[in-house]
Amino acid sequence: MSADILKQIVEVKWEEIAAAKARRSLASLRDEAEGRKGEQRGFERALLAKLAAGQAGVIAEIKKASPSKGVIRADFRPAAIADSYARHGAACLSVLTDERFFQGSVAYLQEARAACALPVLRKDFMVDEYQVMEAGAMGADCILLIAACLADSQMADLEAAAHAIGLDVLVEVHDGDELDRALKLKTPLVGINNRNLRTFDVTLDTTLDLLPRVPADRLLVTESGILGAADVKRMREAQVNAFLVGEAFMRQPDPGLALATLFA
Ligand SMILES: O=C(O)c1ccccc1NCC(=O)[C@H](O)[C@H](O)COP(=O)(O)O
Repeated sequence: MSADILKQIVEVKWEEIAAAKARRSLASLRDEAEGRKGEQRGFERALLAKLAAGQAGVIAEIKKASPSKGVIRADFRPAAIADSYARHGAACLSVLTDERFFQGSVAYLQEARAACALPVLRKDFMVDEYQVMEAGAMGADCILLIAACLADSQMADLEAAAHAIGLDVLVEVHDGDELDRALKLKTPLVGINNRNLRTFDVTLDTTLDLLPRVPADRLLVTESGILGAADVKRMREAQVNAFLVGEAFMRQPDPGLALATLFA
């Protein structure tokens, strides 16, 4: 699967949003999300705390499958995985809620969050305010905005909607143009995805090449393709201390133990 997977995913998202809106109004969803304002666990704060302590800030991902890798973890128990991540030093969780392409679910996010005290990113492909309100209502602490899927005005509107209900925002980029656009947002959380979501090519050079262009007041998260100790060392030597890691943990019997070993 490739042939602009991002385009396919976004098309499916619009279909899902239309179906969800037919079941429940945006106004009703927004009421629920606003009612949860103040319950968030502080995603950015949790990352900053790790960095202030001189540790790596690890966003540990809970992902059953992906378009590039197929099924990654057949024995998939989100609560047990979340508990293990929390016990082994993760700063935050990232939980895939996309069903069609990642075999994720909203229930997985809720089970994972209930099993620990870590803040949780709703990892999905956000294109409409409705999904932001869903994220707030389901109990997420942060949303992901992927610059490659969004125009500047959409990113600004979705960020404002998230902040209005207490959610943090991680904006994700893959090249210099996307980074320039992301830096117009208010959020300090900037993810550089080492994976090209159109070709699935992964290189950590993406982070290192863009790094000099990230202002000091932003918290840079390197995403994807962190597989071994040499990758962590390379990033930390470049002063990149926040990581989003999925596959390297998901393929191990105990994902939390794998985290502790990778970041020892
Ligand atoms: O991973 C994919 O195949 C993929 C395809 C299309 C859009 C997004 C995709 N992945 C999302 C991610 O970037 C990763 O889940 C995340 O950064 C963790 O990466 P990894 O540590 O390499 O599992």
